[in-house]
Amino acid sequence: MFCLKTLLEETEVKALLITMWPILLILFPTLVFLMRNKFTKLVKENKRIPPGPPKLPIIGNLHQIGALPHHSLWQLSTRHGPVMRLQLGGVPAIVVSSAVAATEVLKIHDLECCSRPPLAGTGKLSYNYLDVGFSPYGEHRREMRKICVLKLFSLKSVQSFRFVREEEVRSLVDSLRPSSLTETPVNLSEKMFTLTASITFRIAFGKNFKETGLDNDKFEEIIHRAQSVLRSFASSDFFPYVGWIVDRLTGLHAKFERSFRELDDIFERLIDEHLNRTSQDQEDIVDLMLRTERDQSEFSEVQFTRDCTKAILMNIFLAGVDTGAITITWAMAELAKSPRVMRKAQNEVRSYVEKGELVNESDIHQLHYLRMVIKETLRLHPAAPLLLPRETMSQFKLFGYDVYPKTILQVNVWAIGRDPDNWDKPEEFFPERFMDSSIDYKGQHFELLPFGAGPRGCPGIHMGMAMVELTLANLLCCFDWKLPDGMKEADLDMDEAYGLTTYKKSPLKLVPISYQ
Ligand code: HEM
Repeated sequence: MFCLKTLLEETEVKALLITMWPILLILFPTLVFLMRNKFTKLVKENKRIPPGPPKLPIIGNLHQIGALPHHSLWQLSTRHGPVMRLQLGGVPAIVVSSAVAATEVLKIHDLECCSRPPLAGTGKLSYNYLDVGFSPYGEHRREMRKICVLKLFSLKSVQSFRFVREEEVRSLVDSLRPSSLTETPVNLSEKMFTLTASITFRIAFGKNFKETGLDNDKFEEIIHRAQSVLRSFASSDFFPYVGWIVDRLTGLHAKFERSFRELDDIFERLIDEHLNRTSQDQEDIVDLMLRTERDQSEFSEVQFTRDCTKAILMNIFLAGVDTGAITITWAMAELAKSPRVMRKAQNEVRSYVEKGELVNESDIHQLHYLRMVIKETLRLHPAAPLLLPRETMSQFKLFGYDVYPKTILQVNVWAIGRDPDNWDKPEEFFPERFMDSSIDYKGQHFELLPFGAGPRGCPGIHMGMAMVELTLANLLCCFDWKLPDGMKEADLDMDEAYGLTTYKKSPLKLVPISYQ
């Protein structure tokens, strides 16, 4: 998912700096003058602005946000506090890094904080904000969200696709068997992406992506290019008026266009197939949305158009595939590092399932320890460590400070999940901490927010968790897992890489040993 300074590839940075620099030279004196005036005005008006690091003219604090933004923002917040002000080029931002401050913005002031900033990349891929995830607050977003929550991702809809998840997990297990016979390592990061992509494809389009002529690598490339668009730092986002020139010169604009075309072509082709087919087994998400397009009766002011359908499909692919795969991969990495926890979770799963059988979804509710393992994974490795950026809509007080409309708001849930004020020995992977605790990840407990909270919290939570729980349970039930080539637990690196989501930098490779 997106972060505030989004990461430029190295060549983009160089090109940006070369093209930006004459523009900066011209703008520099004007901006210094404007910013000084604005600051003096605020002081004169006796406004309390949140503390934050000193900023440079024009770029503000952009240079202080490193390759892992949640880490650099956490470092800065240890010096400036849980409510911290930053200046991102021409755009003000607030970063929240404690559970109490998160409660203020996601619960008490949720209505003031639930818009999204208009950004070039998200605007392009969302058919000009016709989706749920990136659309600003308003009637359109409300209607789109209603469709997602009540129809597409409701518990009933999630349950109706149970057979898809069970079939895909079964073929994952089958695909691991040859490696378990020869005891060769498998790339679990890659396997998990294929699995969650296949499940999502079938739920959305009624068929596996291989049946559509797309191969795994090609699809992964398209998804990752689109994610890089959503995380790209467009100059027009932070430097109004002139930034678009820079985006054209650096080729970013062309990259946005290409990614948009790639996704749009897939959506067009599969929607056409749906329109032309004569029979169907089970209604998939595209069928449901095409029906909604035809029957507009439930909308008063909003039109549900073909572009709305495609924009929501974009959300499903870019928010739904990687997040699940990443969570399962981090869980397996933590378990491989902690054989005691792995053994305990395996014993639990195997005690409920006959040897040789697979775990099915009706078994999951009994697996209390497995669910604690997942909570602990989400605490340490939230897939979106800064959630999605929000934009404030009106002025309000936060911890006594004044926050103004059109300020970008980021909640550092990664830092909150490791805050020693909330968690004992926060860096330790210790699922038992949830044993006698009511803390859950559904957005009611602000010390654990992997899905966000409030009106912009993740509507795909049931769909995501159903994939994660079933897959993990079966990986633990059907196989024992060894580190490759005599590697020790301590050698397993847990370095992160930041994309739209935070994934394990080096792919996780483990050796499956058949239990059955
Ligand atoms: C383990 C899996 C998942 C995780 C960890 C996750 C996490 C998140 C997070 C952190 C947000 C931002 C919330 C905020 O800003 O407060 C979000 C938003 C969203 N997620 Fe998920 N997600 C997951 C699975 C899914 C799935 C499977 C789908 C759909 C198929 C989905 C669809 C969405 C959408 C549409 C939004 C935007 C909501 C809005 O702005 O109103 N997510 N998700």
